[in-house]
Amino acid sequence: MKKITAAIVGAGVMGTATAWPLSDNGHEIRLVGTHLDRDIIQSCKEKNFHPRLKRELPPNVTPYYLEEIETALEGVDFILSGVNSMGAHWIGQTLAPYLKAGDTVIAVTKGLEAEPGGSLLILPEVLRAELPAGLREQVSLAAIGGPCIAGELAGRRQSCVFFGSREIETARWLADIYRTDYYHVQPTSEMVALEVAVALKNAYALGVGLAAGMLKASGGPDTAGAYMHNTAAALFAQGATEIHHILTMLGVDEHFAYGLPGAGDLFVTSRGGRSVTLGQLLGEGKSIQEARAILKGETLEAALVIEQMAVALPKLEARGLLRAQDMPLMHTLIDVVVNAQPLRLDFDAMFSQLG
Ligand SMILES: NC(=O)C1=CN([C@@H]2O[C@H](COP(=O)(O)OP(=O)(O)OC[C@H]3O[C@@H](n4cnc5c(N)ncnc54)[C@H](OP(=O)(O)O)[C@@H]3O)[C@@H](O)[C@H]2O)C=CC1
Ligand SMILES: O=C(CO)COP(=O)(O)O
Repeated sequence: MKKITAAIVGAGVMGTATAWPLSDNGHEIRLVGTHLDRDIIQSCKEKNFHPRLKRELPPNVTPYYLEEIETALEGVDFILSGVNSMGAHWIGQTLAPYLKAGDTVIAVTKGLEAEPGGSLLILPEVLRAELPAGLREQVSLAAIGGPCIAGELAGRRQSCVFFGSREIETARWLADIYRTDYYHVQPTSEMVALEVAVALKNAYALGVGLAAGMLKASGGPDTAGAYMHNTAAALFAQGATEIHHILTMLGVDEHFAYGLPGAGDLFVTSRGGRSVTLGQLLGEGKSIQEARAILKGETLEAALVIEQMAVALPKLEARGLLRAQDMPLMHTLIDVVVNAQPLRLDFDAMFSQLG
């Protein structure tokens, strides 16, 4: 395979983890920190060590501070955006001066934005909108989705993901560059289905986390060893079902709800992390304000996507595109996270018929 040069912009854990398969395939990687990543880049430059991944960088990775971005982007074959959803506009604004027709950007970011009328905008389109009008349709955008914890990818654990792009050739080209014997990449042109599913799973991972909090609040497993796995499973299944309803409404591949992007990504995110921790605190009975105070400093993408759904859902229901009875768990999440109401789960309202 031809050796390529990639720039990763955003040196958080997930963006940086994508350097491992690239490096193992012999490619050159330029890792550019955001303005928030100075400590990470300093450690990478001085010790070749990523402090949040707690690993030495693999071969062929050169770190750059943000002020060195012009040098870092010179002559690269593609750019990977490693920012989280807080940086979705920033990355478009930052890359805009350096992009030209024919360039390719792929993003790991998982999130959604609600437009004023309730339509859901995937983050690659948020990035596109930040580019000069004449360039918007001249740049190929792609996204990575599916169950892939950053530390496990860097640990070369078997991982299966989709690379989505409106232009399937772009997804195939990038998949060929990244694919290794542990990073299994399937290209798809279903970027909207992919991005909507992987963004919503953060919200529903918070929902699954409620069960662990409810268990803790009830005093933990009882003397006969009864946990709340039944409860967690019901919340998990309802989450996948609600993702299915939204994908069906959008007229995109609704099967993604039960495959890698929906159920698969929901499973791995429910195993631990920021979204599920927030859910546990709420399940224990803490208010959203108390939970946010405990998790101060963490980016809570689950809360961000629920906030966007709080804007979108009433409008989508008013337009007759979704039925309130199809989305009881999302309504509960909105009540608790956005409207700061006490948690009240109505299990009997769940599992309405599909369609
Ligand atoms: N963590 C994981 O295992 C996985 C994450 N993802 C997705 O990948 C994305 C990145 O995840 P992860 O690496 O964990 O995220 P991080 O929270 O580590 O953030 C990633 C990067 O975004 C930067 N960032 C945060 N806020 C802003 C802002 N306002 N403007 C510009 N840049 C900003 C971060 O800076 P700083 O470090 O200072 O916050 C960092 O460089 C997320 O959308 C996540 O959902 C996907 C699969 C797995
Ligand atoms: O997005 C993630 C996995 O896809 C990381 O999850 P948390 O934000 O819940 O830690």
